[in-house]
Amino acid sequence: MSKRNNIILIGFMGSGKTTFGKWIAANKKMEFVDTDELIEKENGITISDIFASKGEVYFRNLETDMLNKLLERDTQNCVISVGGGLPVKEENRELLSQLGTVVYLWADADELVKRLSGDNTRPLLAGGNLKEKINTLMDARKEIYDSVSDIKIDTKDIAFNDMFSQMEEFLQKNM
Ligand SMILES: Nc1ncnc2c1ncn2[C@@H]1O[C@H](COP(=O)(O)OP(=O)(O)O)[C@@H](O)[C@H]1O
Ligand SMILES: O=C(O)C1=C[C@@H](OP(=O)(O)O)[C@@H](O)[C@H](O)C1
Ligand SMILES: [Mg+2]
Repeated sequence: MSKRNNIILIGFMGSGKTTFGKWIAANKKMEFVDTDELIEKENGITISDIFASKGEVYFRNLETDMLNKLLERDTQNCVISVGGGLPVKEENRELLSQLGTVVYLWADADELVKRLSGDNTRPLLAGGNLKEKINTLMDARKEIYDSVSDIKIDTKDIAFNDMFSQMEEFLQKNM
């Protein structure tokens, strides 16, 4: 199957996928969906409650179902932000590359700590030392993020407008 003309935002929790996706929708007249928000809406339950009641594997399967739905709905010209762990499942990586251009939003651990301290909506970061948790998960995931993405953008100290320009420049050269 050939690639669609969607933009998919991947990256670690706190890299800004949801926030930047919403900014693009508000400022660049593009459609936007967030897989976590769709999963919460369709199941009438928060991500934290899904993790607590059904576990992570169940949640990963909901993410796969959501990617399949987006492909079946023939989603086009859309910015899609996904949960930070979605690309970890190989099947999801295959679906992502069918869905569009994959943009990896990056920030170092210190920046992620600043953005995520006090947040209690991410079950995989709950309890313990936040920076250690981020480093451990990031080590397990960074090669996956690199391998599945078409472009990587450093999100620290840069305006969303400039992040968008980097993305556009890449798309113009490569698509
Ligand atoms: N580029 C950025 N610079 C500073 N803070 C940011 C940036 N992007 C997102 N944030 C903040 O980080 C937190 C997590 O953002 P969010 O969009 O939920 O990340 P993700 O969806 O990747 O987990 C939010 O409080 C958001 O306002
Ligand atoms: O990295 C992860 O495994 C997760 C990231 C979260 O989304 P964000 O990356 O938008 O925070 C959410 O899907 C869930 O808590 C699991
Ligand atoms: Mg998000």
